Amino acid sequence: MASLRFSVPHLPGPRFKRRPVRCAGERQELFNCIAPVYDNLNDLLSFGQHRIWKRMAVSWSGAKPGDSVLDLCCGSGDLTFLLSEKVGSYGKVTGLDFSKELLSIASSRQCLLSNACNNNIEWVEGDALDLPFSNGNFDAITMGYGLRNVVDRRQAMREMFRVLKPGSRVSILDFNKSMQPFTALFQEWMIDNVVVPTATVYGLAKEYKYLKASINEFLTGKELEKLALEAGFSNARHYEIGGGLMGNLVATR
Ligand SMILES: C/C(=C\Cc1cc(O)c2ccccc2c1O)CCC[C@H](C)CCC[C@H](C)CCCC(C)C
Ligand SMILES: C[S@@+](CC[C@H](N)C(=O)[O-])C[C@H]1O[C@@H](n2cnc3c(N)ncnc32)[C@H](O)[C@@H]1O
Repeated sequence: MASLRFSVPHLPGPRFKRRPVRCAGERQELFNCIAPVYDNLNDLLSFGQHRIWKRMAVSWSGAKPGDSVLDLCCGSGDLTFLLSEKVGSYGKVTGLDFSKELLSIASSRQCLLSNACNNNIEWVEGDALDLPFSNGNFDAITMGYGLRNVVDRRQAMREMFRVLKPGSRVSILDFNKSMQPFTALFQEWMIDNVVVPTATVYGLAKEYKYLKASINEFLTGKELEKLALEAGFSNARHYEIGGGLMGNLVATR
């Protein structure tokens, strides 16, 4: 996949006093702000491993040729493009996000791709908490590093349940809030000593410090399984991957 060139992003005006990124508007701004460097920093900071984790998430979704599938919080489209290959030219993929900047990058990347099946993608600017789709619309849903970032996870899970066809699956990839002390310590050390210092070079320290806070406020695998069952899913399993640094929740409607 063609790599995106980027310059150090122009950052909006004077920084306000540091406070956690709490509301949807601030998160929207955060992702619009990191958009120019998002893909390249993910590759750099995970040594390319995030692409393996995303392939696993798409595989677990059960998406197959001819399906109509949704990539929620699609960002720059990594999982969207993987789904596009899975469902093929007779299938349809919808990538939804509320970041104009990341959707713009996703759309630009689509133009760079030579694979004809990528014409089966529709990009939608929307809110994961109020999906513009009818009930029972999709054969599979993926959500990569999105659930931790929405301001109402219960509502997001309810919306996924609503728009999914009965018997279909949602596959939700994110950081794992590990209960293993060493794993949690290593994850925190990497963010504090590698991720944030690297992001600081691009003037994005605050945005990547949010990453650590958001993981601390996230749910454990067991709590994610419970959240899915409470939303009405018939079963839910959380798999730890990447040595326990990441996790993938698979739930069936
Ligand atoms: C694709 C990845 C993260 C996406 C991502 C999610 C967010 O919620 C963010 C919030 C704010 C800023 C950026 C993001 C964001 O990029 C996962 C890989 C990229 C990570 C930035 C790097 C994580 C490093 C691991 C903790 C340690 C990796 C160890 C290595 C595999 C040996
Ligand atoms: C870390 S990025 C993940 C992007 C992509 N799925 C990936 O795996 O690289 C999180 C994405 O969630 C989006 N997002 C957060 N809250 C959202 C919401 N309520 N509605 C739509 N998109 C949202 C952000 O704009 C951002 O693109």
